[in-house]
This record gives sequence, C-alpha cells and structure tokens, in this order.
Amino acid sequence: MGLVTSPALDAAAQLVADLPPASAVWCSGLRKRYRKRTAVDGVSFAVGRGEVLGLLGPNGAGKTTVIKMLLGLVRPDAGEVLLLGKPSAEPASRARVGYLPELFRYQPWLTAAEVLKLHVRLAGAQVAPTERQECLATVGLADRAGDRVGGFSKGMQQRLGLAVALVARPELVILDEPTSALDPLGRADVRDLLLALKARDVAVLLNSHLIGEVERVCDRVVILDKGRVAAAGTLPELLGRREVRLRLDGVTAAVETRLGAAGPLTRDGDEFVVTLPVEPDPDTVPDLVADLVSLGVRVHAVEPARVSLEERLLDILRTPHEERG
Ligand SMILES: Nc1ncnc2c1ncn2[C@@H]1O[C@H](COP(=O)(O)OP(=O)(O)OP(=O)(O)O)[C@@H](O)[C@H]1O
Repeated sequence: MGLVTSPALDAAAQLVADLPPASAVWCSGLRKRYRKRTAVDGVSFAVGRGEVLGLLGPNGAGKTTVIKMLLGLVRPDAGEVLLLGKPSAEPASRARVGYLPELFRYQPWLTAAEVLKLHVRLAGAQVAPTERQECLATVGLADRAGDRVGGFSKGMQQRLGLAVALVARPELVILDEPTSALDPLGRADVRDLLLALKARDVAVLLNSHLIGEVERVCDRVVILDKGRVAAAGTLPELLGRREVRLRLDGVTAAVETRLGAAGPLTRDGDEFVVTLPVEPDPDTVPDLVADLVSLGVRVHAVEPARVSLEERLLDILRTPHEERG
C-alpha cells in the first residue's frame, strides 16, 4: 500500500483552503411531529455568509420549531443541519452562533453586565469588559449595565437578549421575533443593527411578523405555511413585476400608444399604470417621460411602484398548496 506523499497532502490542503466558506445555515428535509400534529414537513433552505434571510409565515407555521431544530434545541425526526459548515451539535460551531429566543428570560438576580459576562463565558469567548459595555450601548442599555434584570421592562429584557446574541462576535445570528416587545424607536434601532451586521458579513436568520421590517432588511425570504416552504427567493424574485404610475394631462391616442409600448397599460381618469418587466432597462422610464413631454403631455407625477411583500405573502398563503409554483 503506497503512502500519500506530502506534496499530495499539501495540494489537498490547498484545495480545501480555496473552497468558498460554507453556508452560514444549511438544512435539508427537516421534519418534526408532535404526537399526531406535523409541525415541520420537509423544510430545506440555506443562508449564505453575510446574508439576511427572513423567515415568514402565519402563527403555527413551524418557524420557531425550524429555528430550534437548527440550533439543536429540538431533535428533528428527519433531516440534516449544518451551521457554519459543521453539524450544529458541535460546540465549536454553536459558539460562533448568536441566538435570541422568542421567549426570553434572563437571571433576574444578575445585573445586565453580569448576564453578558456569563454568556461570554458560556460561549468560551474572550470579550473585554469595554467591548461588553459597548455591546450594551449598541442595544440602548448603556446606563442600565449595573441594574438587576429583575427590574427591567419587557422591552429592556429583549434589548438585553439582543446584546446576549451579539456579544461573543458571532458569525451567524438567529433572531426569533427580536422586536416583539420593542417600541417603534427600538424597532428602528434593530433595523440599523441588522444592517450593521450585514455590513460586517455576519449572516442573520430573522423570524418576524413585521413584514415591513423584513422587506427593508432581508436579502432573501423563506415563507413557511403548515410546516412546508410555500415560497422562497430574493425580494425581486418574490415580488415580481414592477409598475410605474403616472398622472398625465393632454393624453392623445398617440400618447396612449407610446405608453402601451413601455408595457401593459391601465387607465383610471388621468392616472395611468404601466407594468414593467421584473428587471426593467434603467432607461425605460426616463425615455418614456422624455417622449411624453415631446408629445406635448403635461407630466404631474411619475411614481415607481411594486406589489408589497405583505400583499404577496397574503396572495401566497391564500393559494391552495397544490396550486403553488
Ligand atoms: N413542544 C411542543 N409540543 C407540541 N406541539 C408543539 C410544540 N412546539 C410547537 N408545537 C406545534 O407545532 C406547530 C408549529 O409551532 P411553531 O411554534 O413552530 O410555529 P410558529 O410558526 O413559530 O408560530 P408563531 O408565529 O405563532 O410563533 C404548532 O401547531 C404548534 O402547536
């Protein structure tokens, strides 16, 4: 039996080193039943490095169960999970994942600073006290570091939960309803926080019922319904067609023909809606407006529009399973 030569080993090591980093989350065929009730029924998706993925779906769709299976907190009946390229049961990969549970409760007898210190220790990480204090400041708790958690409001406990999820410099953050107890200002803070994480190439899996929030920050969305993936894709893929609404004066037959050349046209009085392709040519709208003006039309308003994620979500959930694409 021939020994593997060291140049061959070096080449193999180089090959592995040159591989793109594994997805932050990869799961395939996840299934979970509670007695007779199927909570999750064959769910597969991935979250890329630095990607923000939104998990959407009605109450009881299986979102929290999926999240708990990803983290190894619930044992799947079937399916596989890799977090940062490793089985989620491996402590080394779990230590690089930050998690904010849907139902959070922290030790009421500890101060906010002590809770963070404890979680840094549990993650086996080294985070200097100044950095821990900065983390509390990021979630708006800078002046409450020395106060006991027992005296915190629900929103303040959720802010602390976010700090716990972020303090050990994770590469993947899983947030289960992170803004359920937050005021509008707090929600805006979380949005900024998510964008800051994305800028640092941290992957985020976000479960939220606040569709506007998901639409603003997520690169991709997975919609769950009755334990299955009802739809998945980037926002342009899911939202599809774009429209441009125009309010015009002095429209002649020639003008209508020009409008119709840009895309299917509907009219309601002086309001016109032109449906554009999913990824329209960037010159389509400026060219159209220039032509309208040269045809003597007075242009009062030009407004790009797109079906909202909320409309699309309701549309998908109201379509019977068997008719979904
Ligand atoms: N520990 C459990 N025991 C029994 N059934 C459970 C358990 N956990 C979840 N389920 C059931 O699994 C299904 C999915 O629940 P899950 O909490 O994952 O939904 P969800 O999409 O997160 O809902 P919500 O938006 O309301 O938080 C529900 O029918 C729920 O009753």
